[in-house]
Amino acid sequence: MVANLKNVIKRYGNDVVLDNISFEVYEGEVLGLLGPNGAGKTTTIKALIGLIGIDAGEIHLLGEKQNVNNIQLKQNIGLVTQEITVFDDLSAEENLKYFGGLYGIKGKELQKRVQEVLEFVGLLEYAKKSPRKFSGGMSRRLNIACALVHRPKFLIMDEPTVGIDPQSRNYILESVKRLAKEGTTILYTSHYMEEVQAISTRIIIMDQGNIIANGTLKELVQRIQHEEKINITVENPSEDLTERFQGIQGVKSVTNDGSEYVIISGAGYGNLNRVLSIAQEKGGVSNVSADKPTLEDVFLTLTGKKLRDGGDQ
Ligand SMILES: Nc1ncnc2c1ncn2[C@@H]1O[C@H](COP(=O)(O)OP(=O)(O)OP(=O)(O)O)[C@@H](O)[C@H]1O
Repeated sequence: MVANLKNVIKRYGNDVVLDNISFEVYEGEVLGLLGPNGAGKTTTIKALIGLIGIDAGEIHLLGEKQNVNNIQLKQNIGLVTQEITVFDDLSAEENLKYFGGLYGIKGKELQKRVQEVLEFVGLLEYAKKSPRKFSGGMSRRLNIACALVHRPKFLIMDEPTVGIDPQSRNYILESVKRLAKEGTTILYTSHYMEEVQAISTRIIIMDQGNIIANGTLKELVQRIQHEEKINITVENPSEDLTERFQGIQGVKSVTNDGSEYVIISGAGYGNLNRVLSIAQEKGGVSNVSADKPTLEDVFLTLTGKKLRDGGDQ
């Protein structure tokens, strides 16, 4: 096992930010930690790597009890932070040499590793350039390279794709898959469902400081497969219509984005006809369908709300 958090509680003042959370990270997996802004993902990471203390519980990392002073432990971890932490005054190559140097890597070995990671993130031809001239995606890739130059066994990535173009995002997701193939264990936090769904071998969903689900995508989807999901596009969306849908017996959640409604009912209610007749009565239906549950549906069913997407994708 690479990491183990047991009954971890973290408070800021009166706010309980991590509310008795427990989970493990196993060797070789890509563990996706999914949750909306403020769920507690970054706090979990900070606690895991010993950047902040916890109020209760225990954390073990790479076989040792978490200890802020354990340098040896830090040598085996790579951290990609949400904020880009490269120096604009240094070239890409110099940045990597600096970060490698912090881990005691020197000389030819350092040179070799710098070339390796530059190639890995697709920045070899920009080695001598300053990140000041880089696009957001290129800076993010350099940021990731800086966390890889010491070849960590365990890589923690905190929302590494926020605010970048789709091409760079795909590049990063592919890199994560390649690293995992080469044996690196990865903890990847995101509030983008599709990313977590695409790269994770296991998924933990966090909301308001709690872990509300933990399993493979298949397991999570199976948990809600007994639910009935109706997607309906209506002619006249209104609060009244939402309330009418909510009032149908067995309906667990109703969400809408403009005229598109998603209505989830418990098993066996057979609510399609009721939904259709209410929508007809309230102005008509332009489309209706039912599809396979996705990670988004899992989140919706477990929390009763939509996972807010950052709006930058
Ligand atoms: N230093 C702090 N002092 C007080 N409250 C904090 C502090 N750090 C985080 N919080 C609060 O803890 C909660 C969890 O924050 P955290 O950053 O862990 O969430 P997150 O899931 O990583 O969200 P995001 O995607 O926005 O980074 C939030 O309500 C946040 O305001």
